[in-house]
Amino acid sequence: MTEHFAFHLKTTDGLARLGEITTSRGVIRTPAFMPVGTVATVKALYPDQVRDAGADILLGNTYHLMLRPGAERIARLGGLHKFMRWDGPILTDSGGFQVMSLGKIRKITEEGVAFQSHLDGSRHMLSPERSIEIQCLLGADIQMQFDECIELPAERREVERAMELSLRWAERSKRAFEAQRAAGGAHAGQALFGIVQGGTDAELRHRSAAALVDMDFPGYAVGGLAVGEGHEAMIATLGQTLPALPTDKPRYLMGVGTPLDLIESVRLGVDMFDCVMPTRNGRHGYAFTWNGALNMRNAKFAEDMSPLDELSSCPGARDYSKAYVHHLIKSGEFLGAMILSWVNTVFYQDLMAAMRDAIAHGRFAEWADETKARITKRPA
Ligand SMILES: CCCSCc1cc(N)cc2c(=O)[nH]c(N)nc12
Repeated sequence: MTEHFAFHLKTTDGLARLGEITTSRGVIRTPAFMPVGTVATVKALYPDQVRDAGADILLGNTYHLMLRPGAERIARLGGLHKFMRWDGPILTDSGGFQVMSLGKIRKITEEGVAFQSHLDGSRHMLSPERSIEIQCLLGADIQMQFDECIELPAERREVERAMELSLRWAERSKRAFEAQRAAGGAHAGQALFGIVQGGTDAELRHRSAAALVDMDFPGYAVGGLAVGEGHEAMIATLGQTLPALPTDKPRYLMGVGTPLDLIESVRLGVDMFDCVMPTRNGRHGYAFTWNGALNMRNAKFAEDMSPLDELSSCPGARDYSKAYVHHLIKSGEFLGAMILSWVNTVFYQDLMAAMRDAIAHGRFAEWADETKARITKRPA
């Protein structure tokens, strides 16, 4: 693994950015959407389908993989890439967010978070040091600092406390990552990102961003959003936070979002996204198409033999009828979830490819307005 981690900003169109992230396992074209592979699989999809959809990078989860099959076991078996047969870059989240949303009987201290597994009640501890150790055992190309993300709305003093704790944990995460590098547990092709917190409070966001920039990370995530604040507040907070981050480093908006969220966030200067929406909504019967989102449970599709989306680059969207997918979803058949997860994953990758092309040709604003009108219209 010789290639050093690097970000190249190729061009801009307003605040929208076209770039490339180089890792030791390949290049990530930005703006990029990263399919979520929580427990070493992008649910209901083969790795080749994820790659063919256009994804350059996918996500893994420290919380889930430490509980099952175990980080040390994955390391013994050759690392996460070999284990799940994905040879491109992998980004792993640090686990704190998932502990707070899934773990049971949690206790947060300066040291970290003690919790019980949602699977079997076993007791565990995550700290910045243990989180980095796990992410290195998995072999993640881009790792996230250990942080505390709280749900919104929340009292300002609570948001401030979590933001300040996350900054202390950022320092510890960085020291742990550097120690891993020195000990051979990580290499120059891997990177650790800081995570900006601060809720929807501009002053807290600026304090968090400035302190992280002083620590000099190779990339910065905007965390603490898509946690109940709503689209408008998220976009407003992004508009206040992104200018505080360096332009020569990638910006990753965590856990976002709908197609509309992606378009408006790229317009403001976000480079990377992840969200379970394409696959989770697919499993629940929703299809993202170039003519708006379709709820395939709707009886109006029962005898509609037209393709799911004839404008899609996904064979599944062109080959299978709405009537057939409606039947599969109503019947709870695996194939329904498989087809819609595939269709939606391709839609999100095609949306990002269209954004990259629009930025490259200096027509992002026009493209965004046209596309928003198309994909958010209520289908007949
Ligand atoms: C695989 C899932 C990755 S993104 C999870 C996530 C999602 C959202 N919305 C916020 C945060 C956050 O503030 N911190 C961290 N570590 N993760 C977050």
